[in-house]
Amino acid sequence: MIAGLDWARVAADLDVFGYATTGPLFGATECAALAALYDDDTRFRSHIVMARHGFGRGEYKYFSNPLPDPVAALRAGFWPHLAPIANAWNAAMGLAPRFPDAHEAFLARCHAAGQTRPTPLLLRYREGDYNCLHQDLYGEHVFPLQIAILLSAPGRDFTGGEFVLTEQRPRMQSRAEVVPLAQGEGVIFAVHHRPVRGTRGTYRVNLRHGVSRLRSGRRHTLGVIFHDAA
Ligand SMILES: O=C(O)CCC(=O)C(=O)O
Ligand SMILES: [Fe+2]
Repeated sequence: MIAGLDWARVAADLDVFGYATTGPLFGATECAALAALYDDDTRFRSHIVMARHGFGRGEYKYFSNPLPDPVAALRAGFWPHLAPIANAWNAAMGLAPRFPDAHEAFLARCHAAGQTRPTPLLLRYREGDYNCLHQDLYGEHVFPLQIAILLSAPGRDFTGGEFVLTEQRPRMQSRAEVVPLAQGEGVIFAVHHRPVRGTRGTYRVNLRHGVSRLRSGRRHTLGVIFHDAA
C-alpha cells in the first residue's frame, strides 16, 4: 500500500504545498482496532491532557516500545520513500543533516544523542476539543516530515475537527490550509521548515499544524513522527 502510492505526486505535492495526502492506509476495521488501543495503558509511556499545558483541549498518549505492529510498519515502510525527499529538502535549505537508508540507523543517531523515547502517538478529541498550532520537535535530531492518520470517519463519528496547517513566510503574512481526510487516510507534512524557491533563491518557510474545534462526536488520530524524543 505504501509502495503503491503515486510517489511522484506525493513528492510534487510536498514540494509545492508542504503536505500530501496518502489516500487510504487503513480500512475501517483496522482504524477501530488502532483507536481501541487508546484505552490499553500498557501500550503507552505517557499521557498528556492538552489543557494542562496550554496545548488546546483533548488528550494524547505516546506509545511505548515495542510499537504496535501497524505503527512500526508505517515508520519502516514510509522511511525509504521519505528519506530522499527529506535529504533534498535539507540540501535546498542549507541544513547539514542527511538521513540514512534505514530508519534504524537514524534512530541509533537519535538514541546516541539522548533522544531515546518513542514519539508515535494516539490522539483523542471530543466535542469542543482542538489542538493548537504546534511543531513536534523533541530535540536536536529532527526528521523534517511526519504523518498523521485519521482513524475516525468525518461526518459520521465527528464534525468539525479539521486538520490545519499554517505556513509563515519570511516578512510576509501567514497562509493556512485545511486538509480534508477520509477515515484511514494520512497526511504527510513538514514538521518545522520547508524549502520554497523564490526569485532570489530558496528560502525556508516555517510550518505549524493543529486541529480545529470539534463541533460534535469523537475523533482519533495516529501520529507517526520519525525522530525519537529526549
Ligand atoms: O489530530 C491530528 O490530526 C493532529 C495530530 C498531531 O498533531 C500529530 O500527529 O502530530
Ligand atoms: Fe502534532
